[in-house]
Amino acid sequence: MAAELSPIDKAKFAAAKRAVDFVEDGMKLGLGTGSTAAFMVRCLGERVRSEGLRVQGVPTSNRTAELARQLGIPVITLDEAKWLDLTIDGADEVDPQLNLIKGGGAALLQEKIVATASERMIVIADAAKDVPQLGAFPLPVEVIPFGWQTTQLLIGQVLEGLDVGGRETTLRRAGDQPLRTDENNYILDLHLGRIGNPRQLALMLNQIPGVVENGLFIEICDTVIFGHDDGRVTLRDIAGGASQEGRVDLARADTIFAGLGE
Ligand SMILES: O=C(CO)[C@H](O)[C@H](O)COP(=O)(O)O
Repeated sequence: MAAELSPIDKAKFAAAKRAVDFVEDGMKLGLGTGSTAAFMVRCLGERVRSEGLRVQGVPTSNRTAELARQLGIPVITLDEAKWLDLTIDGADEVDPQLNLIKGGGAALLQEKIVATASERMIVIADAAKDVPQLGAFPLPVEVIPFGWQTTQLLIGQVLEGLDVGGRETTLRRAGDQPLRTDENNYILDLHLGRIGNPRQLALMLNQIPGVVENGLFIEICDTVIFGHDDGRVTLRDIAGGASQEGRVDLARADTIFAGLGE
């Protein structure tokens, strides 16, 4: 018998399952990266297999591409698709304006390109990622390896003039080596604590030579779906109005998805 999903995985699954209801036949989809997005890709694979749903997916990482292919979801490149109907992706933090911190899984560059090329972005997350202000989660910034320590100093200088809670930056590692992104770059994590003005910070970071992209997604997300461990989901739309509540049946989740999160 399959082991039961942990409460956090149930919450991620609930959000992922609900998001896949928005997928329609013939859509070109952006497929996000991370453990919540992996649940979404599995739920999508289920619909492709059981309903014969025809979709094409543009993965935001090599990991997601591999998973999608394993599940029989047709994979195309963004250059082939050019424009997408919908991207579904996870996030590390979501603020009340639906601005995001992303990049905990080091895929922020492709994730931002894909989400920006989409008619609609739906973010899926467990409810703990719903925050009043961004910044407790370290902000990932993708940088070119050449001269990265100079880039780090320049980032520190930019932060001095801004409304943030802290200024420490660390190079992300994989074992004893710097972590390499799918584009072969490095990630600097900015431990800010609090980001007073996310839009200003995002713009200023991207002006620094050596910075490729930052993990602040400003006005890119249209809808967020927060999952809870009892199967409840809360939908919030950028268009405003009250949040909608719903419920996802977790009964099959334990059987099909136990142990399959990233
Ligand atoms: O931005 C991301 C990867 O770059 C992920 O979407 C984000 O880190 C959330 O991951 P998880 O669903 O595993 O919590």
